[in-house]
Amino acid sequence: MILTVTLNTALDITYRVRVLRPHASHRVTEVSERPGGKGLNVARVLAALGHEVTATGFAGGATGRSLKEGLADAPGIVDALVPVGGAARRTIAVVDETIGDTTQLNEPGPVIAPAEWSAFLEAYEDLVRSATAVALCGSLPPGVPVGAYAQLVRSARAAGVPVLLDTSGEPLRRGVAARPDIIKPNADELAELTGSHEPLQAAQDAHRRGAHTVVASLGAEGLLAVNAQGRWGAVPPCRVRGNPTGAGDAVVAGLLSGLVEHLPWPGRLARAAALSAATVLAPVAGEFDRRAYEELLERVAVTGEATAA
Ligand SMILES: O=P(O)(O)OC[C@@]1(O)O[C@H](CO)[C@@H](O)[C@@H]1O
Repeated sequence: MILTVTLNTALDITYRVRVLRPHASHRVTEVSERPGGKGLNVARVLAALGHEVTATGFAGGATGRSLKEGLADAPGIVDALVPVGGAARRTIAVVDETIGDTTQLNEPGPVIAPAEWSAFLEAYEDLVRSATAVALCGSLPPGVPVGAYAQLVRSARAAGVPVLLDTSGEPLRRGVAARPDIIKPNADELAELTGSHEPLQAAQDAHRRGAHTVVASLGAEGLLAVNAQGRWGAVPPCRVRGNPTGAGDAVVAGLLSGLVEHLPWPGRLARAAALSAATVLAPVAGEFDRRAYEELLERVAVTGEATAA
């Protein structure tokens, strides 16, 4: 099974409004609620692709119960969330229907006690042993040490399990130094990590800092991958408009599914780029438009080459 880790799980609430105006009051035209936090979105996409998935992380309080109920309704995902005293956060995505843009409001998450972090580490060590790959996704809730992802990367590597890290800031910087197999920063996260705003230069720098493969998600410019074997770009055939929440998580799911299926890098990137665009076309995070995915997959342009055997 593929293991996804979401330390800061969230009940994702999506509001649709006709037009979003700062300082104004709004009538919401549609509301949806889903289990969220990046790793849970990755889990849903992987399960929809037919992979066995186990989802771990923290879940507490009434919001934690809601997101566990939501997970129980999602076929193909084993719930291995660790109970905690504090309530899981809510994250709000407000979709402006007129310009097709989304504004995101993310709560910080519950405070995790040292004993809860230790209980998680014990559960994680067990789960990693039966995983084919691990995804470590999203922000850290208060109380979790800033070096948490570095520790989780080291454990996965010690168990011989490939590990992908998708986070930002200091947890990313420390996690990269622990040498994960893949990182998937967006342009801002990559610039913050390396100090460079030039994506190729920044990806090469992140690779030198310890990430075996860097896959940068560059919005409409698609994906850029750099590793010791080569460099590739993958661009969808057209710009898609919709709800981009979870588009990066679909990239992670595409990369991991390609990894466990031993697809070569160009195939993995094409899948990841097509899934990401198909996620923007679906109204809520963690879901994708399957027909659009299949059509886009045929038309993603992958460029680049292997530079070494
Ligand atoms: O605060 P984080 O953990 O960085 O991001 C959380 C989040 O915004 O990311 C997902 C979309 O990628 C949403 O489902 C979720 O609520």
